[in-house]
Amino acid sequence: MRINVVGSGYVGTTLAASLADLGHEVTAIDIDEEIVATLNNGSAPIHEPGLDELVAQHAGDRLRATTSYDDVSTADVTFLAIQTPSREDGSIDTGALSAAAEMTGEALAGSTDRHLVVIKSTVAPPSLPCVADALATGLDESLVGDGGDRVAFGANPEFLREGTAVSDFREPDKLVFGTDVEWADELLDDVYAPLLAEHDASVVRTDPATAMMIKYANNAFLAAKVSLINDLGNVCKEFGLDTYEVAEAIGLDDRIGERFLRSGLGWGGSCFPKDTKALIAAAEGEGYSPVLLRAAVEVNDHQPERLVALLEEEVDLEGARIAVLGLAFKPGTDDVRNSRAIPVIEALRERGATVVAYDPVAGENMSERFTELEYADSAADALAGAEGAAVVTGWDEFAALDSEFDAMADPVVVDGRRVIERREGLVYEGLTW
Ligand SMILES: NC(=O)C1=CN([C@@H]2O[C@H](COP(=O)(O)OP(=O)(O)OC[C@H]3O[C@@H](n4cnc5c(N)ncnc54)[C@H](O)[C@@H]3O)[C@@H](O)[C@H]2O)C=CC1
Ligand SMILES: O=C(O)[C@H]1O[C@H](OP(=O)(O)OP(=O)(O)OC[C@H]2O[C@@H](n3ccc(=O)[nH]c3=O)[C@H](O)[C@@H]2O)[C@H](O)[C@@H](O)[C@@H]1O
Repeated sequence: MRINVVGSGYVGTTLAASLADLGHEVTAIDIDEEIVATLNNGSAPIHEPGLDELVAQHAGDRLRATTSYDDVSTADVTFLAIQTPSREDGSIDTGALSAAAEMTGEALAGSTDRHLVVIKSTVAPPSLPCVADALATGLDESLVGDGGDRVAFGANPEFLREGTAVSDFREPDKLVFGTDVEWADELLDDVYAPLLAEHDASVVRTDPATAMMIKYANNAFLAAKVSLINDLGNVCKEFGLDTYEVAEAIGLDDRIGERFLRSGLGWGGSCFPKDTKALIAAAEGEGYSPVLLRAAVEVNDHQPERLVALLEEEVDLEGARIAVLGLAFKPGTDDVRNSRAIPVIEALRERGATVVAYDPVAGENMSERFTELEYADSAADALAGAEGAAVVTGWDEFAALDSEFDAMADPVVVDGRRVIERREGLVYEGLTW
């Protein structure tokens, strides 16, 4: 099958390379010439385990990259995997996605063949019609009624996680097909047939708006689950109890489940913060304020401040040298978008502390955000001479730290991710334990 993937970022590159790996002929389209050149040279434009190998295997063969939309109509399906960033008020900006939809429409305008355009990006249900309208504008014909006979508009949201994107794509729990016409649904069956032949996943068939609501509800549920364990964790801390012991026990109840119960500094990244705020903004646009979701965001926003307050109980932060261990939004990635490290660093600096930061891979990305921080080359270097340390990302290498703490001026550690072992001589505080 011939498939276009428009947008070659985290989602688009994973999708394009994985579809090529499933045996499809894939054209990756991006407006960024450097990204296109990187793909055609056989490398992935982003850091994601296993992705370089897939791109290297298929580039120049079943995977081709281009900046041009000229050949869009030679494929059966076009996926749009374009960024949908937050606006100031939390709602999503669909400008870039709509522009791509319109360009896709223009490229399909001269053709008489059937074609399915599928949204992979995360788009709030009330914003979907404006993306469909942009496609129709490019096409210069209606998508509804008889128009749906030639070009159909669908949604197929993505559930992969950064750091495990390639295996998540290949082994999904579910696939969600949001279409309005049967032939579009059948085309999605053809796209995923090779994957489903190897991996048993549920296929949910619905309309495009419900498909997108499933995506938002999925992320909102997971984000709220983490916020609930953090809220309970703050209660446990006040009671002098260990939240991890409590979480392990409640996770044994099938109805709760053991995953996403790691309490601490809360969630960051490009999606949970963006998607929870977008869902709230979209719901408020319709006149309903989702109380629980707002609370989930509020709990998440408070965790960094709680960590700094714990540190402040042990260290006078004014003029103190404080090590921040971990800058990525989670281990396994160099992505610092909405990392909890950002509010932690800001709060420390507001109190007059001098921050020395270390991350195994994300230091360079964070240096674009905080240009004037001191970045250490190792955790040991960050700790040497520090009067306190905050553990922000749960990298495995931090668990192995031991004698490095002896080089601190004052051995005070506040752990936001439960990675450091308590040890003799260390003043240790866990955020929720
Ligand atoms: N990053 C993630 O883990 C996940 C992201 N999503 C959603 O997927 C969507 C894409 O996210 P990312 O891949 O992270 O974004 P990204 O920012 O990494 O990639 C977007 C790409 O689209 C390209 N682009 C922009 N306008 C274009 C146009 N007119 N024509 C062709 N290319 C164009 C950009 O140059 C960029 O390479 C977002 O809606 C996001 O919420 C969904 C699941 C997981
Ligand atoms: O829509 C998206 O982009 C993606 O968002 C998340 O994936 P991701 O943000 O890559 O990473 P997660 O592993 O979900 O972690 C998100 C944040 O929650 C935090 N977290 C996670 C789990 C936990 O128990 N505790 C906790 O604090 C992590 O540290 C991290 O900051 C979802 O898990 C994916 O299903 C979804 O496709």
